[in-house]
Amino acid sequence: MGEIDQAFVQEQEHRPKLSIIEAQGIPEIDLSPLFHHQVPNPSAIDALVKEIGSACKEWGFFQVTNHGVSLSLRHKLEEASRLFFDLSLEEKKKVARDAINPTGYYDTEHTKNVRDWKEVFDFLSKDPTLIPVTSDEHDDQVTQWTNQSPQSPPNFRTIIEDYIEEIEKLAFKLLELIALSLGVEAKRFEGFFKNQTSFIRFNHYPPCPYPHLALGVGRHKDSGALTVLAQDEVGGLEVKRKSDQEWVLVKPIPDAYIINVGDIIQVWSNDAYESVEHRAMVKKEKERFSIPFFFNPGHDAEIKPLEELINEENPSKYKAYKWGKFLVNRINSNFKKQDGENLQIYHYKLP
Ligand SMILES: O=C(O)CCC(=O)C(=O)O
Ligand SMILES: [Fe+2]
Repeated sequence: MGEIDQAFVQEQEHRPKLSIIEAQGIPEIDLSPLFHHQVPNPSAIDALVKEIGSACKEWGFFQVTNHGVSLSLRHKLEEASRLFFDLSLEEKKKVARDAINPTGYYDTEHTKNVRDWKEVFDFLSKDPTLIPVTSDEHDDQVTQWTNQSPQSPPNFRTIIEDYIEEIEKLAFKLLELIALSLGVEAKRFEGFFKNQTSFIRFNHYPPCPYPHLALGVGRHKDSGALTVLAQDEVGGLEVKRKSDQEWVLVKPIPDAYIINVGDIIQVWSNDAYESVEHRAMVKKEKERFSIPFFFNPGHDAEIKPLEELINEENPSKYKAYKWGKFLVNRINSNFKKQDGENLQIYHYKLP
């Protein structure tokens, strides 16, 4: 077995406990009122909005069932992901990411300067996606990111594109419910998603001989608006429970989606909702797959607390920032080991 490469070793305080607390408390929300009614049912929608609002406030995480995404399509996607990661490293590296275009395959991501025990394939929702060239706020140059197409499995690209179309519909619906729960118009956020920079990520966590030392993904918060995650039956995602700061496991529910509030919703809501820390454990015997969809606004979206939500008693807690600049800064820092901490929304906090 040999010794673990030190790059993967978490500091003592961040190592996972292998005795696990199951987060029974994470809300499970049935979205069928959105889909299974010939005539709209306002009281069922109101109840749903309330449920979503309290889940965002108390957990920052929830699971949804009856979400309207085709299960056969999801299963096709999961199967294609397994086939892709089964390819030889040489084959996968043919679609490797590089410093210029960060889409495609890579196996060297670091989270908080510790290497993650995983390999990844990233695919943009919009091809091409417009993005600033640098994170310098005085630099107006824009470039394009494009997707890479693996040769195998056949139709991988088409399957991903079909899936993205569906998952995006779900993401927009969730965003409407979240807007309503904050007391603003359902479509309040829609405009920000013109030229969206969303992407889907395929995560593969191989079995790890050192599950007590390493993590599949180290603790982090998602920096976009909303994440819609499909996890398999193995489980390993842990969330830092707001009530007591304990790490709790998110129970796999077959075919459900795990939704979490990202940093942008935290800022839009002026901290009413919080982007919560999470991480993924690995296992000695089992590999695990997960597929998050990171729902992100356009690069030129200016992110700041919604004006409707701020007033004298509740003043704005953040200064505005440009999403594209934030994203580019993060992408550059995730690509290799950094000297210091990467950019976080609290850097924009007002005193
Ligand atoms: O694999 C998981 O369950 C979580 C992955 C995650 O948090 C991420 O990719 O941002
Ligand atoms: Fe995450």
